[in-house]
Amino acid sequence: MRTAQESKGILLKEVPYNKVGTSCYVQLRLNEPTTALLDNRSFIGGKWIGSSAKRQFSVYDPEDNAELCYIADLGREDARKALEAAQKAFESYKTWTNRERRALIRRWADEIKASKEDLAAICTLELGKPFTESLGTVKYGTDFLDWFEGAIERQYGETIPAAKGNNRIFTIRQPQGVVAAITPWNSPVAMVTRKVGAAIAAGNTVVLKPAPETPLCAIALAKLFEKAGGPPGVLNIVTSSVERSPEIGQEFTQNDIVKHLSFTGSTAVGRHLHAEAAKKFIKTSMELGGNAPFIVFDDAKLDGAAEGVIASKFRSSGQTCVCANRIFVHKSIIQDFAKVLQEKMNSTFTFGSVWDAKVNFGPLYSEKAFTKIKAQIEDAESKGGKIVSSDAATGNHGPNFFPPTIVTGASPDMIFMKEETFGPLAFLVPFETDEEVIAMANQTNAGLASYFYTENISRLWKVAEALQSGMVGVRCGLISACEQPFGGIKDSGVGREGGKDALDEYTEIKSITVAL
Ligand SMILES: NC(=O)c1ccc[n+]([C@@H]2O[C@H](COP(=O)([O-])OP(=O)(O)OC[C@H]3O[C@@H](n4cnc5c(N)ncnc54)[C@H](O)[C@@H]3O)[C@@H](O)[C@H]2O)c1
Ligand SMILES: N[C@@H](CC=O)C(=O)O
Repeated sequence: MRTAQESKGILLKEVPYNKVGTSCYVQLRLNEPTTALLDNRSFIGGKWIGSSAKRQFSVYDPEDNAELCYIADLGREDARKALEAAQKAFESYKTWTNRERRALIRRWADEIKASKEDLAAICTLELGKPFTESLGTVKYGTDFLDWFEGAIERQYGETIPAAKGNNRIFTIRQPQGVVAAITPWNSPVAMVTRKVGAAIAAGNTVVLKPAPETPLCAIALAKLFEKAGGPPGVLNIVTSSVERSPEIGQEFTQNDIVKHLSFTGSTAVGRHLHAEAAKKFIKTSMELGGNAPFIVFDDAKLDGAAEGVIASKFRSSGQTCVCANRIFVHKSIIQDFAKVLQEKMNSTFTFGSVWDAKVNFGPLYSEKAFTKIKAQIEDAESKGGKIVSSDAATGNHGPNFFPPTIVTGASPDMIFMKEETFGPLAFLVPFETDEEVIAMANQTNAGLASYFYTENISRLWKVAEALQSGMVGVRCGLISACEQPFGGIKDSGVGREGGKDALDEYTEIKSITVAL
């Protein structure tokens, strides 16, 4: 299957394009990296450049852990140049009217839509997400641009009644300047458009450092931005290896040019960057890790709750920040629920090549992720947990494939109660009272998402208000949407992305008092 060929530094993989038959597969097969969306360089000030130190790093294929391509490994000096390019671009971009910025976002979104199969294929290539799921991810990513495009002309200031009779007070919103953005591997399209879309709609310029594991989607998005007529320096991409990323972080937190640091990733790295940024009073948006509780009360409809678990727990093979992590089920229904959930899982998932349009469950993104999941499951088994795997998950689906799995008999002393799983393990924990389950659900430093299923309206309000998280899904396992304020409390972060709150985050309010 693999016929890797080297061209301009990119190793290309021949994928079974005939199964889906989109032009994208042909393009990859024809090996035309620079005419399409593939490139292995960074994008600074409107130019495609390599690292000044001439370094490269490898990206690996989650399907078989083989080397996929080499990407420019930029360092601190390169990051500084990118910030300077963004600062220069800001001087003119800040004079653009909302309507002009709106038109740019529209063109970018249209270019992405026109290349959606290509972009989805790149996402599948570097993340291992099944192609059909990648198409959904590209749609979700484009939704953010559609939303910010529509909203930006409706972002107004206020007039405020002044206490002094002779004064008149009003506010305007202004762009902040250069936004430095850092994104994780698990959502390489939507996390980019969610940050960059809001920032540039609001009149800022951006330097983005994508994750070393999945830089190709960000590069492709920059290619489409360029094609859409994005002015040089408004969007800059700085690719870097795992080893060099900390020096990019240092530049982002120590350079006076940066006015806002927008980070999505783990709580540990977010905590470090937040503290560093605070030394210079750089505003931050921190979208960090989760450990979502999912509660099934005894009055819940079991079919609906099981579908909710499947949507929340197993999306992207369990690798999203809002995935259910601890599934609490009322003691009186836990056995019935496990049965319903298992039946639904058996009829929901199709395994096989991620390029097959029917396949809806893929491998984990890396060997590292696989090892972590193995450790959580071994810990659960050693403490009395019982493993129930999906019936259809037989056969060889690659070294990083882990089947969707239910663990019954889970208990609060298991690792998953404290540590984000980030994989397809559904741990079922029994509970007896509402008070007990709310206390258990809140017994975590994370506070990103929570879910629960009940048919009781009074319980619905009480539990929704009592859960300590930025987002709550009630009878709903899929809460992610471009229009909602997305974000967490406690160690899950600071600030909101998505919806109108995101545009507020990327602007400063200026209050103007006029004495008559
Ligand atoms: N809250 C959200 O919206 C959200 C969304 C997606 C993922 N996440 C979280 O992200 C985590 C998974 O992503 P990950 O493993 O890529 O996280 P990570 O923190 O290891 O890496 C995230 C990004 O930070 C970079 N990075 C790492 N150390 C750095 C440093 N010292 N300075 C500058 N950059 C640095 C990485 O290269 C990557 O680009 C999970 O915890 C998940 O819950 C949160
Ligand atoms: N892509 C996710 C974010 C966390 O991984 C989402 O927006 O739902």
